[in-house]
Amino acid sequence: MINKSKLKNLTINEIIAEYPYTESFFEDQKLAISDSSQSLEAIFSNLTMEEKEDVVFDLEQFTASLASHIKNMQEFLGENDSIVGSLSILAGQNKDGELENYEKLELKSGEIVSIVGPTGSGKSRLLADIEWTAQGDTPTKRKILINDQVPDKKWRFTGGKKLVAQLSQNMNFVMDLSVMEFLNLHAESRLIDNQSEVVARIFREANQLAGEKFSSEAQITSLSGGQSRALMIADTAILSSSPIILIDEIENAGINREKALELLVGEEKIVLMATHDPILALMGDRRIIINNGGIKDVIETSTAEKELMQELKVLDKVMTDLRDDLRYGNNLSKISEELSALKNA
Ligand SMILES: Nc1ncnc2c1ncn2[C@@H]1O[C@H](COP(=O)(O)OP(=O)(O)OP(=O)(O)O)[C@@H](O)[C@H]1O
Repeated sequence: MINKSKLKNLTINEIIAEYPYTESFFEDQKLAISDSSQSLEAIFSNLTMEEKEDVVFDLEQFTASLASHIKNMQEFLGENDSIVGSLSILAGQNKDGELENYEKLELKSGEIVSIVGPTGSGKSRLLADIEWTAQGDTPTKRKILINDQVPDKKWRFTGGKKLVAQLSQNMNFVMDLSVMEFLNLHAESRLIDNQSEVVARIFREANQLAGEKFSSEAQITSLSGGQSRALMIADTAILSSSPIILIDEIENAGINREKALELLVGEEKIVLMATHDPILALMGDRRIIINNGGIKDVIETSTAEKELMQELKVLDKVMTDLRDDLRYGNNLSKISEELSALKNA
């Protein structure tokens, strides 16, 4: 909420610095601003009789109209979305109609939570409940709270602005654009101030995530699976206004998954990731165990498990190197020393 009395006491310069889009608002109004280092209140009290006649509003009405302009612009730009600090899941029922084994599960921004469970157990259903901000109106009867409150219905129905950004396995581009054109187009639609810096950053981060580098002039349709996933992840992390990211498994091939997750949570988002992969699951701070359609347990990743993850990464590297050797036509020889060392440990 914009505090109107605070707004009245800010100088025009301060208001424009905080809310850059108000510059055009002031220009459109017929308010005589001779000194923009004065507060709105001072400007109104110093107006001559003649100037007062030009202004349709008095101070109260003007401030109310300015506050509502700021609120609309914030909503349009998706700035309010970043205020999602917590997401809570209130217990529902499993496929047999039995109550789930918890009351309330709270996730905080900057947290990675993995979702694990057998095929068909209900992982995607949980992600869908969150995306729909379910209120007991899905088969699981779960309820979703945002910042401990029943979320505004706008999350369900607003087209452009979304609570949740989905990163799925298949990210096929259909447009015929270069990487730069694509990023600029997206950045323009988000009306950000420092477009060229942001676009350059997304491109840089995407290239760090991708196994094989790509140029900014490359056509997006010609990118490999790994390269397009890297581009979409960097784009989602940096440019998407959605405070919650749902990931349905990040495929191993062609992408640095650890860096990808770091990038996503670094932007203070809540990251939920359904996975069957132990390395990815252990990258989470917690994991939700799903069985028969219900949340059965929530396990904190222990120190021992974090250590295990380091060992698993060695195994992963061994497999990745073998795959690379295979791809580049090398003979596969003895298993790497790292693995032998691990086996003998
Ligand atoms: N609590 C529930 N009550 C009723 N139906 C449920 C419940 N949870 C999940 N289902 C249904 O069970 C089916 C399988 O669930 P879902 O697709 O979410 O499984 P999954 O764990 O994502 O599977 P996979 O690993 O194969 O992707 C879906 O049709 C889903 O709507």
